[in-house]
Amino acid sequence: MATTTSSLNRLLGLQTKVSKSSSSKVSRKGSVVASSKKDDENNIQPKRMVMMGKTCSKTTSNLLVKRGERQKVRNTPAGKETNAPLGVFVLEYDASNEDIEKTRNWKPIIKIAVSGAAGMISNHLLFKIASGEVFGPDQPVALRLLGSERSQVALEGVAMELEDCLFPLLREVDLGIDAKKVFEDADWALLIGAKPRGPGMERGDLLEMNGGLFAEQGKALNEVAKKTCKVMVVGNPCNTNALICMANAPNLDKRNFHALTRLDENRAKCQLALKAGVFYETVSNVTIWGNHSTTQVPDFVNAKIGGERCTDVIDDQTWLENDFTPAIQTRGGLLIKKWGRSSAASTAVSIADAIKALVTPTKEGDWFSSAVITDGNPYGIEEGLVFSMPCRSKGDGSYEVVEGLKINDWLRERIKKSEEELSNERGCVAHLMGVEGASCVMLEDTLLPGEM
Ligand SMILES: NC(=O)c1ccc[n+]([C@@H]2O[C@H](COP(=O)([O-])OP(=O)(O)OC[C@H]3O[C@@H](n4cnc5c(N)ncnc54)[C@H](O)[C@@H]3O)[C@@H](O)[C@H]2O)c1
Repeated sequence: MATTTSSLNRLLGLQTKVSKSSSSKVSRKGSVVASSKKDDENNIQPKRMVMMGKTCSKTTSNLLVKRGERQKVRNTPAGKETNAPLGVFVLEYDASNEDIEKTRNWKPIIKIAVSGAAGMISNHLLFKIASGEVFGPDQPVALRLLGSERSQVALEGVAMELEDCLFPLLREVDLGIDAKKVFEDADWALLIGAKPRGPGMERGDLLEMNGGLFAEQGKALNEVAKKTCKVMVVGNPCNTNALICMANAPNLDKRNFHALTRLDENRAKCQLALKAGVFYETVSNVTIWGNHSTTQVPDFVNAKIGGERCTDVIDDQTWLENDFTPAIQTRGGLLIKKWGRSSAASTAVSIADAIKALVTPTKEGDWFSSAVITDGNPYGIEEGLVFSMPCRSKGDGSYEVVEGLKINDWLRERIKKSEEELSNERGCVAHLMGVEGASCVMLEDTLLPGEM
């Protein structure tokens, strides 16, 4: 997967895993890695850390890789000897004495693939993941970063920054522009990379352009990712992109796919808290229904504030319907107007929230929003769509759709509109899902929340 230029590899000290153990793996990537006693990456028990850009007084001489040195190392996967470029910033030291207590109870390492890794959202998200903020302080991670040809060099810069953070939990960073390599054995795939809508481009054009990308990535996931891989689609139009991806990855359970509507939920919680004059943590049970577009429905009917019905605490139906609702639907566009670029930090936070919602048990009585497959849903929403609904999780990465929310006429009418929009979008990309002869009708050119 090494797509970095060799000169930059040398500059970065890329490839650094050198071990005497014949079973150790050698990688040649922009990496902060740990070699393991066993070569089973899923059972990593770090014995030696490879640090970059850092002089370490704990160095044991037999493990030291000297600055700029080139050394013969064993390429175990292929069983070949190779001259790996060893980096000028690379030092190895024996961490077995000082780190063993810390790492003894770590979970097996997980592989997290991120597309659009050189983009603005990733620039926030990757550092959260590597720090342990997302998957927990006992969860070592390997990052697999997917870029485009254009972002390839920028990706190397991202790897440099990751290295410079010296995150103990970050065991490996791989860079690549080939999804089939980057997604190999992935436990999670965070699909952020997508092209923005250009001037004069119709929503249908955007669907077609990005849809092709997500069809390819779905095929790659199908071929090389773990069957249990959880897929979080962020790149817009994210609901339909997730559907395309899912259709092209039949080896993965449909319920492994999510499209991100957590940012919309967070925005709704904040506005309700501000209106009620309470701290946002007291706002719960907020659902975003439908598409991540301006047809989305932020549900104040079932929301709670301090355990009370939101509509009792905010006794202002006019505000809820005519101010709050459109404010959430169009908040992304307003942010672009003010700042000149789309939300990145808050999106990254919401991706972290969306993942945490799946890997930690949902608080009793609460739920979270995620756009998931509608098959078998209890609200009569058309099947075969990726539609944001209330979900809860036991914390094992899976979810169930929460039943029994009150759907009044106001909600029903709006949910229907979003459903129609998604159904139409599906018709427009049917050919990317292996379905011929579907019709493509765009009723209205709705904006994505991040567009003006
Ligand atoms: N669902 C949500 O809540 C939400 C919120 C905000 C943004 N978004 C969407 O997230 C996406 C990324 O936003 P951003 O601000 O990070 O954009 P960005 O333009 O900063 O980054 C996108 C990155 O993707 C890369 N890329 C483009 N095509 C690619 C490909 N084929 N393979 C791999 N990488 C590719 C680009 O080179 C770029 O580095 C956009 O589609 C945006 O609309 C979604």
